[in-house]
Amino acid sequence: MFSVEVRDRIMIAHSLPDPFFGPAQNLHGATYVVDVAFFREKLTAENVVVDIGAALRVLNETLKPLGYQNLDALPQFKGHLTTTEFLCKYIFDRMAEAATSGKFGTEGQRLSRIRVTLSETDLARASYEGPISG
Ligand SMILES: Nc1nc2c(c(=O)[nH]1)N=C([C@H](O)[C@H](O)COP(=O)(O)OP(=O)(O)OP(=O)(O)O)CN2
Repeated sequence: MFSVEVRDRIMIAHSLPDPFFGPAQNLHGATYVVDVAFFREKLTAENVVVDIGAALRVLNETLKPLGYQNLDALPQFKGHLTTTEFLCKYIFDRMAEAATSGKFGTEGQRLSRIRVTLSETDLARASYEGPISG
């Protein structure tokens, strides 16, 4: 299996209003490093998994509406605990939709899998990985 991975960053504020999260129930900030890996069984005719420029652009466009926002105030997150794991799946769904709708070119529609990893520090990260149904 081949893979290409691209990276971006996002700065947000949020709270996790459940006693499970202790002090993180309060509003606090996080700067996530976001890694997105694209997987493919066979390379394209150009011998790539996905165009790296397109991958960086789509990731940046996906993160932009969240950057410098208080996630607690965004309607799409109302009633959700915006944990690192939850945000991985949120970003995965948008990257998968971008792949199937051709934002990485027609070859992007034949990607096998995508994995989204959010690192909240150098010590802790979460990820979500799933198939791309093209
Ligand atoms: N599985 C997850 N656990 C935690 C998440 C998460 O997204 N997924 N998030 C947080 C907080 O938002 C924050 O990132 C860390 O808060 P903190 O209170 O420092 O949490 P710790 O578990 O590292 O430390 P404590 O000893 O519990 O205070 C927390 N957990």
